[in-house]
Amino acid sequence: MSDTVFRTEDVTKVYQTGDVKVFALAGVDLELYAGEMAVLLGPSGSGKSTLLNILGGLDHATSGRVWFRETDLTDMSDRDLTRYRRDYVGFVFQFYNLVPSLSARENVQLVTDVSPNPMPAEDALAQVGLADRMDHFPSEMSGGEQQRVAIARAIAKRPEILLCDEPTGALDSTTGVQVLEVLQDINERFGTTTVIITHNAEIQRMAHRVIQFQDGKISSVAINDTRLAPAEIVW
Ligand SMILES: Nc1ncnc2c1ncn2[C@@H]1O[C@H](COP(=O)(O)OP(=O)(O)OP(=O)(O)O)[C@@H](O)[C@H]1O
Repeated sequence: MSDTVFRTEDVTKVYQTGDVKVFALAGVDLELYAGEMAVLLGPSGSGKSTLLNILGGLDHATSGRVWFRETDLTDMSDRDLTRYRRDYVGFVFQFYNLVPSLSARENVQLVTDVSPNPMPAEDALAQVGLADRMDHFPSEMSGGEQQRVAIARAIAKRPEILLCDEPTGALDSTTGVQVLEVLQDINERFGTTTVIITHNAEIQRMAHRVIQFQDGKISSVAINDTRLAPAEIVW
């Protein structure tokens, strides 16, 4: 039986701007399993980022329930959600959000300094192939290298979950593939449950499961019997 990491039950998220209500999520039931790599696909505005933010404890659902293992995140206080994020969740976003005045090593140390069980920043940077770039500043690095620093920062606390929102969205295909290789490597080496949002339909071919969104709901879930290596993905 699969080991369930996340379970959502009829999750909705409603944004109200003036009189206008937007149903960003309109009833999502989903399970995510330990160690899997899941890709979330769907049109712009279909609710992917909203769900990722709720799973990652950055936001609350409007209704429904969300569990991380046995822990009910649904009504957790902001303070407890902060602790949950710190202890269990790594985030990777499209734009790397590195501190420009800090070196790669120092950017990663921002996280390792406050985590309960971190790996050394140097080890995290070595994991993403940047052992020889640790003292470079973001402005001295390519987009792909900066994204790899962001991934090193995310994994340095040894998170159980890695949530990636358009991690290759700002990258050309060659650098994008390198970033995907790093994500796959981390997934395989550490067993980190990895969720990747993408607009690039090709990337679904490296996932264990592909979860398709439409109008705030999951329209399909597919299992890949065979997966492609990132280097085999062309876009
Ligand atoms: N803070 C907010 N206030 C109001 N509406 C919001 C807010 N955040 C998201 N929405 C709306 O919720 C819907 C779902 O947005 P979401 O970002 O989850 O979609 P998405 O599938 O991730 O889209 P994209 O692929 O473009 O990132 C959209 O209609 C969006 O405009």
